[in-house]
Amino acid sequence: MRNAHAVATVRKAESALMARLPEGALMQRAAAGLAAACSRVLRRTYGARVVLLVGSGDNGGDALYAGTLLARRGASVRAVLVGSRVHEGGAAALRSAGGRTVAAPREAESVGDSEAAAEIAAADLLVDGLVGIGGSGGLREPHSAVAALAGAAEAPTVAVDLPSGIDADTGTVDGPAVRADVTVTFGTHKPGLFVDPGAGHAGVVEFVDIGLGPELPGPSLECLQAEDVARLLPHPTAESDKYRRGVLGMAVGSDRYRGAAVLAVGGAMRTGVGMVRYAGAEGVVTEVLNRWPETVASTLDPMDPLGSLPGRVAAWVVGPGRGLHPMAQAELEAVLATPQPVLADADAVTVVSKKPELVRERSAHTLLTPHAGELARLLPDTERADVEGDRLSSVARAADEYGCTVLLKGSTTVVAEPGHPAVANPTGSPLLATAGTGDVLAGVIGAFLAAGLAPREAAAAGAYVHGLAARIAHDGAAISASDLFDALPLALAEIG
Ligand SMILES: NC(=O)C1=CN([C@@H]2O[C@H](COP(=O)(O)OP(=O)(O)OC[C@H]3O[C@@H](n4cnc5c(N)ncnc54)[C@H](O)[C@@H]3O)[C@@H](O)[C@H]2O)[C@@H](O)CC1
Ligand SMILES: [K+]
Repeated sequence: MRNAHAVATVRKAESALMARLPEGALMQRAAAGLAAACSRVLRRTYGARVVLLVGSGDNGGDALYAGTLLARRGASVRAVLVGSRVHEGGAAALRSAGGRTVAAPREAESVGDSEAAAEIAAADLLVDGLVGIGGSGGLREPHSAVAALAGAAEAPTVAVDLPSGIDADTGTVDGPAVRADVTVTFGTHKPGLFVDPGAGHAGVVEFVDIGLGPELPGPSLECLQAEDVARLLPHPTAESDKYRRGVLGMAVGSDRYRGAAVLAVGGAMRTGVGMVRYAGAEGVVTEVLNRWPETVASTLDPMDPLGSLPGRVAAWVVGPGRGLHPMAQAELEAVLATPQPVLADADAVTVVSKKPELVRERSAHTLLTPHAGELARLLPDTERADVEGDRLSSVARAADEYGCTVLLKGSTTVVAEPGHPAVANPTGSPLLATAGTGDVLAGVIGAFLAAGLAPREAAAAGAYVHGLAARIAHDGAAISASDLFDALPLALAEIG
């Protein structure tokens, strides 16, 4: 598990720890870890040209002390000083180790022709110490111009604590920001490193332990790793039968959207569900049985559709491709009236946004799985762009407002549940931004719910497995939703 804490929490823990340690000890620990990571990226430190981008705070101080260590190992180190002040101790240490400092012009328009620009262009490695957790808002000038030069340079970039220009708490990026190949983060991860667009700027995230652990409370965000998912996955035993592995009720797809039913049922089947009890219109039942003959399918009686919904299920998946007509709404209400956990996706989310009490007043578990547009509909005065800009706060707000578990799909899938840390999924990929992949995800998570996983864990594990399956299915060419079927068992096997 990778844990992340909000900046205010990090600050508090750091001051508690600093009070017990000699002055500067934490910065030295951070700099040692940072220098080691830089050496790994460089492979050969001796003779390498390392350019530090140094802002006026302690983030720049970390870069300067790490640069000092690299200079002592034979690197040629230049520090580009950006801003009105510099960490004096760090600058002095660098100079005494043979490094040089170069002031960046104060005016953004002069940055391009400056000595600093020439150094950045000729570097073998850039170290981004412009701003860390002390940053607020988008990068100001001339930091922004320097970040743009770094982006245009060929050298790999190692970011100090977090890439400058991303919001540490939310991952929001407002204007130009550094794109790092490696981010070396200290003490704990910062939430913005796990959530897009920030996560997309961080590259490979390396953690340096500076001894903060004992001072930290529980995390505000978790990022599951393969071993965490392995612990969550249901493992069939000798005593397992189809009932113990879980029976999933599925009210998905319609005459108009038959594929949604085939995809969602397939997602559940290939995740190892014990049994799917499917209910739908006659034409869809035929399609589902053609593709997945192991489904126990029943045709809804047009005279009494609610009466013909299957009973004896451990969990429900409702909504994908089901439509918004009054019968689909009545069906959703009937399913939500059962005591089983319910995953409401797609059209079912739209119905819930019009009738929030359906979920708010429910005592059994509900999991909503909106994309950004659907989440915007769930929240008052919220546009899709607001959700995309701050995925973490948006999903947490929806979970609180509806008193249920919410999984926000998209560039970083995030799961929120009241009273628990949010979970960010690390396996997401643009490969999944195609029609029908959400239907498969509903089936995958439904299989986990039916096997008895709690909604937060089922959602997080489902997102992880689904993302991994997309990566496995991708062999250089584009993939479509049905390519996930064969990749799901491979992803499950890889996780173990
Ligand atoms: N506090 C601690 O115990 C430790 C802190 N460490 C480092 O210290 C960093 C935090 O240092 P600081 O609190 O000095 O803050 P930072 O160095 O992150 O940033 C503060 C400086 O950036 C400027 N700034 C803020 N927003 C800006 C923007 N949008 N555009 C341009 N300039 C902006 C401020 O005017 C200020 O000069 C951490 O990220 C980490 O790298 C590490 O050395 C480990 C120990
Ligand atoms: K930084």
